[in-house]
Amino acid sequence: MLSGLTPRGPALASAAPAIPSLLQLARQFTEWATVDPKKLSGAAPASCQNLVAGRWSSSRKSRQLPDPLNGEPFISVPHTQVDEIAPFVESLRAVPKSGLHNPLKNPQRYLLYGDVSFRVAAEMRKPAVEDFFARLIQRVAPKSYDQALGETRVTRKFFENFTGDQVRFLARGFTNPGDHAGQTSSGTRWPYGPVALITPFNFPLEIPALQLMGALYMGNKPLLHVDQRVSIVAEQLLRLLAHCGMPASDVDLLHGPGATVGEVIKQAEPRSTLFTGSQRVAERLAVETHGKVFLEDAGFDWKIMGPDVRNVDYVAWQCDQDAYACSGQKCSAQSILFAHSNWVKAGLLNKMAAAAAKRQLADLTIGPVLTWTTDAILAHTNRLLQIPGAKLLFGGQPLSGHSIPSIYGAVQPTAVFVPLKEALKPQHFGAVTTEVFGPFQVVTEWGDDELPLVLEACERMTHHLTAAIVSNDINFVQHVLANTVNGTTYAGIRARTTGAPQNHWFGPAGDPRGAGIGTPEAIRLVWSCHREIITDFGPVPPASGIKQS
Ligand SMILES: N[C@@H](CCC=O)C(=O)O
Repeated sequence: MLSGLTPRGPALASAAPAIPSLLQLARQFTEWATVDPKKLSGAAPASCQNLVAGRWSSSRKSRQLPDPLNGEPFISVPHTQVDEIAPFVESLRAVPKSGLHNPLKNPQRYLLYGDVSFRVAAEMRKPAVEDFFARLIQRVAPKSYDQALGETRVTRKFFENFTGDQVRFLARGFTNPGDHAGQTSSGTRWPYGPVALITPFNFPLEIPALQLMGALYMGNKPLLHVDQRVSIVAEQLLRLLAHCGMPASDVDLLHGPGATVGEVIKQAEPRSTLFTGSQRVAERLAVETHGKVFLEDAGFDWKIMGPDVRNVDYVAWQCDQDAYACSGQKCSAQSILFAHSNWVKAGLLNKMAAAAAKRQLADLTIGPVLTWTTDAILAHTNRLLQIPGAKLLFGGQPLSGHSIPSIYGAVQPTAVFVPLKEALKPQHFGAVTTEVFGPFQVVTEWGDDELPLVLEACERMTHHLTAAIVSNDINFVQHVLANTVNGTTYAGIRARTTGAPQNHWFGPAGDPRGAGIGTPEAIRLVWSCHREIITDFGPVPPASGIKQS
């Protein structure tokens, strides 16, 4: 839709050379794009398309998505129905288990993807392209410009990491000498072939991009399904990838209801499925795929503050970021804070309240909650406030003066204090450790002899994604690290729960289905399996040397 520079016509030939306007320049930088995020609105709606077997197509029905800021229909997305899935099923079923490439087949495709990544990274370095993605993210998953830009930059750096030979190095294997002459064993990284990738609404660019590329780098053909509220962003990424040399038939994109992609998975039987999203869907998929899944689901993420207090302003700022940036809609968001009483005495909670009070809808430092309604968040708040000794620290009110549709939530950044011993009681523990995917956290306090209770709480939690141990006391930090399991854990006075960049493995621990995202190790774990090839070419021993056993 966005065009390049208009060539000068003959009538202008003798006039002074035309200087392209900034707008024209910005447009030529995004010639692959089919949407302009600056104009996207009810008055200038956009529409999405599926991609299957290299062709963009629409579906019979489409769904009009409401603008999360005012409810006006602003994106039309294919509402793909089960009777339209045959091309997606055929496309996946046509992929051999040995993948589109592997260390012995089409190795030039590792280099192709090193090159594609180089070009995408170069494109994303252009200010207009960076701004394009940041604004498009903001339109569909409202977050501050800084947060959306951060997501875009993490994605660009990921592409930078896998340029040149780095994709082929992902498939690096090893060899061991054999038992006799002519025998060697080698470990190789093998693709799964046809795979599925399902990603959520909260990081519309980062999660699809990092997982999709991991799948492609290792030689798989992925079917990509992104939460339809934000899938327009992934579609624009695919258009950019095709512009940068990715064969369009290397990936299929299916917009529409989750039930439709579920049916594709049932019929096409991808060899592996990566799911990032809710715990409920994750468990269902695990059953439906007979366990052929990698999961990044719930994150009831904790932060434990040690007895050594320092840098209170910085730590309060980090708490505010961890709990409320992106309106708390990060799987890494701080869900519970265990503050040693020394921090409470030092005024940490007041500073957190002051930071939260600065958040405003105008710059989207607080904004719509896409999976919890206002009523549901306030009902949960009230449930916790029934616990003896519980109190509202701040928030607990709906946002006012906005036009966010009522299907979404809109509440102030909220913190509820619950006494530690009450939180641990069986009748409260489930409610206290329920992950609210919104601007909400539980705060509790512990004293010098209560660390075992804090660790007991961590032990009883069921999902172990991110964690932070805020202390520079090495013995304290080591004790907490030694007795907990979270997959991405930050330790030290600057510890945080959110904001993992592309160079930190991000994913849960303590579950054999746990996925990782970002690093070479994460890509190898999720998108390839080990294949041992033992070559044994002889010479064969003389007949006298062969003994039956
Ligand atoms: N990098 C983001 C999470 C991405 C989710 O998979 C964070 O650390 O908050």
